[in-house]
This record gives sequence, C-alpha cells and structure tokens, in this order.
Amino acid sequence: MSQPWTVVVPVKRLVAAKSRLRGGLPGVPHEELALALVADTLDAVRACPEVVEVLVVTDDARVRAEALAATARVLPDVPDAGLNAAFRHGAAQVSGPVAGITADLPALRPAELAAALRAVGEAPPGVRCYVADAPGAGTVLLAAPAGVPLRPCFGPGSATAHAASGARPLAGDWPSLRRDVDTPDDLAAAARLGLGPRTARLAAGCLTG
Ligand SMILES: Nc1nc2c(ncn2[C@@H]2O[C@H](COP(=O)(O)OP(=O)(O)OP(=O)(O)O)[C@@H](O)[C@H]2O)c(=O)[nH]1
Ligand SMILES: C=C(OP(=O)(O)O)C(=O)O
Repeated sequence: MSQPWTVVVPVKRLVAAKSRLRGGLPGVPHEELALALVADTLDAVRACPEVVEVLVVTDDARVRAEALAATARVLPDVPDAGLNAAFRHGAAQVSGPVAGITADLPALRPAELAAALRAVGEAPPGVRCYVADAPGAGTVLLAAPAGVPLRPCFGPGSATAHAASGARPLAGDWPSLRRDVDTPDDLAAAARLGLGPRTARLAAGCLTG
C-alpha cells in the first residue's frame, strides 16, 4: 500500500436520493435501487487495497445498517447542510490522507480506485486532486494529502469548481470510477461496464443493451 487512505462517502436519505433516477428500473422500488447503488459502491471502496477506512456520512437508517455491514464507520449527517458539509464533516475526523467519493458508482472496480489514489500520491506535495465524471462536468472523487483540508466543491459544474480551487484533475483511464449514475441512461452505461452484484440483481431483466 502506498498510502493509507480514508474514504468519506456521503449518502442522502434514500427517500430523497437519486431523484433523477426514479423509475429507472420499472417495477423496482426506488429506495431499493438507491440502496443497491450505495451497497455496490461501498463494497468496491472497501475492497480497494489503498483504503484503510471508509466513513459514511448519513442520516438514513438503512444506509447506516448497510455501511456497518460493509465494516464502514458511520457518522450522522449535518442537518440540512448539503453534500459539501457532509464531506467536510467526514474529512474533519481524519488525520491522514482523505478522499471523498460519491455513493453512486455501482460499476466501480477496486483496482481503478486504487490506481486513482496512487496517482494522487504522485502529485506534488500539498496538492489536492480530483477525478471528473465521464461527461466531464462533475466530480466523482476528490482527494487531499495528510494535513491538507479537503475543501469540497461538489454540485453542478464541480469539475470546474475543483480546478478553480487549485485541485489537479487526474487523467487516468478509469471508466468504472468515472461512471456515476444520475439518470436511467447513466445506469444503462454502468451496466455496459458491469454492475456490482446488488444493482445487477435488481437490473436483471430490466435493462437491455
Ligand atoms: N450525507 C449527504 N449526502 C448527500 C447529500 N446530498 C447529496 N448527497 C450524496 O452525494 C452523492 C452525489 O449526489 P448526487 O449525485 O447529486 O445524488 P442525489 O442528490 O442523490 O441525486 P438527485 O436527487 O438526482 O440530485 C450521492 O451519494 C448522494 O447520496 C446530503 O445533503 N448529505
Ligand atoms: C454532485 C455532483 O453532481 P451530480 O449530481 O451531477 O453527480 C458533482 O458532480 O459534483
């Protein structure tokens, strides 16, 4: 292991999560789909050899149980403060290198996350790095070396915001890491890469091509 990373994973309450994906798998209850995305993301993060701890920030009881089963630590959310506050809250608990990742990466392969985290370790000292999503406007991963504040700028146009904040984009070929799932089309694209087992079970018979 090159560096012992802690990964912070914020997750909204399932009833409100992934609203753009609602109805994406006909006949599958929305909260089951939202939870499956989280479960597959967490399993892949946990299986990454560079990761020593996973910190899930959530107020959702089912996500909490899922995270504990995946041997993650769970912190309560900052009430009504949004995604960046949740990332800051998690990162504030960490003294070593810390990465924030979105919980909507059901095709994530541990080896691709490991390669991205190793690439952060090769950046100049003190530099934060980010991985943009497949379309290029969003962010799936933001990482800071030990002692450097994470300073998350997630939200619409976050890739530009992270660059403007001084973070460095990582250019690796990591399709499963870059494939966040916001819409039914994203889910179909993730399925082409290969979904994790929880999401794959729900998708069986619903997705084509
Ligand atoms: N803890 C926490 N996590 C959040 C919050 N807002 C978003 N997230 C998580 O941040 C990640 C990326 O967010 P989005 O891709 O916008 O997901 P979303 O808000 O569930 O999806 P939409 O409803 O379609 O916008 C997902 O894992 C969300 O669960 C928040 O207020 N608190
Ligand atoms: C949260 C983000 O966006 P999206 O909801 O589009 O995944 C982001 O990319 O910072």
